[in-house]
Amino acid sequence: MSNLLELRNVSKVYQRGLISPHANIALRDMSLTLREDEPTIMTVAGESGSGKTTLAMLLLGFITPTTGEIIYRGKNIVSLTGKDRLAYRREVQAVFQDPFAVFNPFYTVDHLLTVPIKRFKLAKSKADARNRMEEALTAVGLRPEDILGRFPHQLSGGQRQRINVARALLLKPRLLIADEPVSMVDASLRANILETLRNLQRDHGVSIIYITHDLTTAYHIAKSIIVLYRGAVMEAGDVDRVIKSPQHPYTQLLVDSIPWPNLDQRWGEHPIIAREAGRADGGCPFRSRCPMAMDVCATRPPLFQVKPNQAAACYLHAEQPEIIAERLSELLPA
Ligand SMILES: Nc1ncnc2c1ncn2[C@@H]1O[C@H](COP(=O)(O)OP(=O)(O)OP(=O)(O)O)[C@@H](O)[C@H]1O
Repeated sequence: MSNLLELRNVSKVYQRGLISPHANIALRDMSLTLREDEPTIMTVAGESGSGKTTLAMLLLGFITPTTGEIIYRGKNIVSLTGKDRLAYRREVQAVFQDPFAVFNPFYTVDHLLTVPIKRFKLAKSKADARNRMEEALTAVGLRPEDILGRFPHQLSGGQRQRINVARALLLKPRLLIADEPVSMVDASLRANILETLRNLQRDHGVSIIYITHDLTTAYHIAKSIIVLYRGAVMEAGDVDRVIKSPQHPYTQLLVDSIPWPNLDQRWGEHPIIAREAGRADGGCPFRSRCPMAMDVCATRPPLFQVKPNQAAACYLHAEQPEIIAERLSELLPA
């Protein structure tokens, strides 16, 4: 079975200045494999400075490994030329943290989407280009008629980030590097973006490397996880296994910092209702009233945090406390 991507003992060392002998090892001896026939979502998690962005830059070919090899569909990306290099640049796309940075304020969204179509000669005509843009926007849950023709300042952060995903999707990528794609998006919109990424994997066969410092969102969408600390892999494996029973002390520390519902907490006379929240079998207790009701809410447990001051908040929708309060008042007897 062929591999889509393989990292073989990849290390990246940054030199600190020309004269200084000090070197900064940003990534150490990292190996991973993504199979071509099994599109998946793999998380790379770690705190600030652990080497996540360095990994993204390496995968995108912006920087080269100091040692080791990055093999994309059987070829070392460092030595790709001609057609192979063009195919790699088209098939490996990225969505970055800042949904604002890639937009030029003087151009409409159409421009952002037209550039890759022209660069990679994707469309046969203007009408074909328009169809492709509309298709990509629809695939990420946006209505083309609401989006096309607008300037960046007329869009929300969540819309911009989904347009970034649509731009990547236009190129029919096989691999998407998503570097902290929800960390600058409002909590209330995180679920939308994560759901969009999951649809990309499920419906469009795109493998995703989801880079984050946030284990909760990692648990939310990924199948497997690699935990990085100071450039080295601390633990790797199935996301359920790693988060539910972390073996390495550093992973345990990261897991312990997740705001987990306190199951012993009581809401007045009533046990905390969020206890079973988000379980695949039971579903989220707020789901029927949630304006953002989506599959993601019903599949993973740690979405709810319950605070001692009787405010309960859904992690993903934490910026909508009033909705949550309303839902809670319905669910809990007075
Ligand atoms: N161009 C560079 N030159 C020298 N050192 C660098 C360079 N880029 C990153 N580093 C160092 O490499 C290490 C890893 O950095 P990297 O940006 O990959 O971490 P990160 O996990 O993405 O952090 P963050 O979450 O804060 O973005 C850090 O110690 C950083 O200071």
